[in-house]
Amino acid sequence: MASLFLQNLAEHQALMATLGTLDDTIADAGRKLADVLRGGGKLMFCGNGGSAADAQHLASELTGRFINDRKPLAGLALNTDSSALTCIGNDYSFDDVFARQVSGLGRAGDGLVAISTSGNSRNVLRAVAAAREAGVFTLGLLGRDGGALLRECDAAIVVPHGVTARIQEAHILVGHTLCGLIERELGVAG
Ligand SMILES: O=C(CO)[C@@H](O)[C@H](O)[C@H](O)[C@H](O)COP(=O)(O)O
Ligand SMILES: [Zn+2]
Repeated sequence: MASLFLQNLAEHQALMATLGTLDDTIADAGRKLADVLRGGGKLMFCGNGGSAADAQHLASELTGRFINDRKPLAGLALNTDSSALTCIGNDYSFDDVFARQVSGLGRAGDGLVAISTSGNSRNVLRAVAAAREAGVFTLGLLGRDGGALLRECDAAIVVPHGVTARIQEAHILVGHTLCGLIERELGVAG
């Protein structure tokens, strides 16, 4: 029997081989995110667990840099402020930890990248609802069948797989591609 690594590698490679079908969807999403930044808006990111790591990773590609030296771009992750998370989680509910930040920080013309492998995390769903109320564009970076978030987001990229870890591996590939597309669209890529 193959080692666990070889099993995971085979599963990963099989998934990667199917992702070309997302090309147009990813290109559209990249244009929309670039439009937000070009218009003076900011991009917020949120997610739980591994997707929280993805959210802060991708936000930092904007404020820091992705490939080339360039001016900082407006990106922030909503899952990194432990005071906000514990205050909102403690005083309201964990379901509200992102939504209240979106309501407080989000302005019309901003964007929210909502990352969830199941598409069903309640705090991410509430964040998207709050974004809609604030006139914030929402992109879902989702997995499985897209879950409830697929219906709630303005645009979505769904990695159609049943294993959370494989979806996360695909999400970071997609996320890096979105960062590259943003740099290209804004003319800041070399
Ligand atoms: O990283 C992993 C599993 O690979 C976990 O931490 C995982 O992200 C957590 O269970 C999340 O709470 C799952 O949330 P979601 O992706 O379904 O929105
Ligand atoms: Zn993980």
